[in-house]
Amino acid sequence: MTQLSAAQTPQRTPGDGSRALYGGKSNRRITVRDITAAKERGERWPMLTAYDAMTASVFDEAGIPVMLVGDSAGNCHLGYDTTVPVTLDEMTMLSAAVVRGTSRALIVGDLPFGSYQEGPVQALRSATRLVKEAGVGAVKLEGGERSHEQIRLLVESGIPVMAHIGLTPQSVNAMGYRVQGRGEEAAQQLLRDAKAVQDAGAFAVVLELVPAELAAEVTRTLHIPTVGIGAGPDTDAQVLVWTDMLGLTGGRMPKFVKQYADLRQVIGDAAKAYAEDVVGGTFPQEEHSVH
Ligand SMILES: Nc1nc(=O)c2c([nH]1)NC[C@@H]1CN(c3ccc(C(=O)N[C@@H](CCC(=O)O)C(=O)O)cc3)CN21
Ligand SMILES: CC(C)C(=O)C(=O)O
Ligand SMILES: [Mg+2]
Repeated sequence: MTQLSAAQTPQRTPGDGSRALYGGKSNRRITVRDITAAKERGERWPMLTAYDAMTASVFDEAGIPVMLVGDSAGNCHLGYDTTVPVTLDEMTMLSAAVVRGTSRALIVGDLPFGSYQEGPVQALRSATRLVKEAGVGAVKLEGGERSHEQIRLLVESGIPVMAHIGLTPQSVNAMGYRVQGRGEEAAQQLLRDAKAVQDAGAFAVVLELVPAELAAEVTRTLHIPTVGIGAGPDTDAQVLVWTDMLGLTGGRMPKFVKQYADLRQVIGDAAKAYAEDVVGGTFPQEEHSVH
């Protein structure tokens, strides 16, 4: 084997993990170029939604490398039934809070329904607000072939785009919350959508509620990373809605959710303990008082 001089010796990355998105040593903010490099290394990574600065700071300290300020804030933070009513003003305010609460994670802002469907120029105007007013590092929008012109203009303008295909919840009134890509024709459409967003310049693509085998095929076919939610184990990354993952949402959960804590119980019990202390006169005590 030819000897390389020290200057030519390639930095070994696989194995040492120093550049890993999760567990890596760097404290600077993660960029879309780091995401691209992770796919080249075959590295899997986690993404969570976040809607406020404090929760986001906890995830940031836990090392979550990518956070999505999802329009799921509509039903998980703002009290709407769906994501459809969420406005760009609301997404801008929530995205700014998440950016302020974090120092390492790449923050992706979701473009809400009605803020990009009119065409590429509207999409650019909306995405520009999230970049300039909130400080996000990338935006996400729904749709494959149907959104490729929007994706292309944003990318040409210097705004990294995460695409989102399969179940696209902003279209709930047209398609419901049903598995997408079942059957040969639907599978071919999903593959076309995946290639369309990659060709348009997206740096990653969310695959929502698609059969695991199809998500695996898309992941093998694309050179950009796939981010699965209800898309099986073989995507490059996974995303969950944080209030689902921590047991705060309440009600019936989609099958793809794994609950890692029961925050509804924890918070409810703490609220009751506080209420009983106040009613019973056991809070505040001397240590909580000033004189
Ligand atoms: N709390 C929350 N979690 C989410 O994952 C989420 C939101 N909200 N809001 C925006 C979208 C909507 N999403 C949804 C909503 C419902 C189902 C659902 O009911 N799925 C059924 C499967 C239906 C089928 O088999 O066709 C399930 O049991 O998983 C899935 C994704 C995902 N996103
Ligand atoms: C479920 C993810 C992908 C999303 O779009 C959201 O949280 O709004
Ligand atoms: Mg969304």
